[in-house]
Amino acid sequence: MSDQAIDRLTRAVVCCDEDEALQALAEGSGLGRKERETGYTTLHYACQYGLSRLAAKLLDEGASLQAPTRDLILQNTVVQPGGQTPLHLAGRAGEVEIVELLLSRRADPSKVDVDGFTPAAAALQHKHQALASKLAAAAGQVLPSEEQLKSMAALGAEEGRKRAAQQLEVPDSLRHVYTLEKVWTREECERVLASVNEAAASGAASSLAAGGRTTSEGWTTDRHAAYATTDLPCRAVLAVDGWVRASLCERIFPRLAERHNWTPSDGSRLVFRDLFFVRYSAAPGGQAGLALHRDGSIISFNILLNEPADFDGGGTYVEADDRAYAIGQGDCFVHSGKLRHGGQPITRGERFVLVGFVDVLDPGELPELGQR
Ligand SMILES: O=C(O)CCC(=O)C(=O)O
Ligand SMILES: [Fe+2]
Repeated sequence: MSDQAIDRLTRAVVCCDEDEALQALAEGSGLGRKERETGYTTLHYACQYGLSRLAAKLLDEGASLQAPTRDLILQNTVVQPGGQTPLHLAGRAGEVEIVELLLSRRADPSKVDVDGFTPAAAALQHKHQALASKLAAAAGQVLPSEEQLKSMAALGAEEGRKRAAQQLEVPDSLRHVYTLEKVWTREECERVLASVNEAAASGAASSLAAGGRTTSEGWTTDRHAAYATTDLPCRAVLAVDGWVRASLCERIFPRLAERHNWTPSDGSRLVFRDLFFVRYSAAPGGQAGLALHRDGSIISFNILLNEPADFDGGGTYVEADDRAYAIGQGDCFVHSGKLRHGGQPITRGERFVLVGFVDVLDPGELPELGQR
């Protein structure tokens, strides 16, 4: 899940609400957001979903006809290869009206995705024969035969497996974990923790929990589907959200950038994929630890908010090192999200941490205003 605020147009488009999306556009919403993880623009969604009035309006406003998507990877499998243009998606979906619109606006019908599929081949693969012929004619190409299509698909699947496996590999520079000491002072930790508990008690989290499920003290328990933590998103803690983000950008990001040689060294290419507070409790029914998992982020970190004397056990367990790392209050433990790790169970007391998942944008892809 991304921590970025989602704008009105993007929300309407992903929900397939064409009228609301048109309204947002008419009221000057701009073109919406390009999803960092998938590369989808609002035009990709409009074309895939067959929202032709919206697609036309987005094109009038200057949406890119050739923006490529990224690989969609689910459970280690490429479920849709990257390099899909809006025309590919309309072809795959069999959206005749959209294909005609895109061609009339000069979309390139000979562009190929990462598996070498043109929009025509993509349409054929999804059994839209007539549309495939129309697209092939527009490109001045002949359609691939059934045989050719099969071998392209097999080759694509093979290459996709390699790319998916690569995604899980931990780059050498990210194999080692480390601790940044005293990122926050004791007073800062205490102020943050007090605000977090106040926000939890006032019900700030209930509207953000996927199923609306919270503990009796107001912490959410179902935000992370596979590895549920008892947590509270940072953005729900209005009293400190801005301060927390600004202080991390200022105190942590430059140090991460420098250590991993991510230029520029001020860390301006680093963004939060997610930022949330976690509460561990040794009390019956509380969450004492967190099972082994990966976070999906390039870098993850956690900052201990209370004192180590408040609990026994705890720390972040790192499978590759077969040990749990304990840190002091205000210290920041850093590891690659691709390394398998977990929250070592506590056996007494409570442990509060701020957890951050960090991504590195491609060079030139600076974060949009207010998106960090
Ligand atoms: O509790 C910890 O030290 C790790 C937490 C964690 O891995 C997570 O929330 O993803
Ligand atoms: Fe984690």
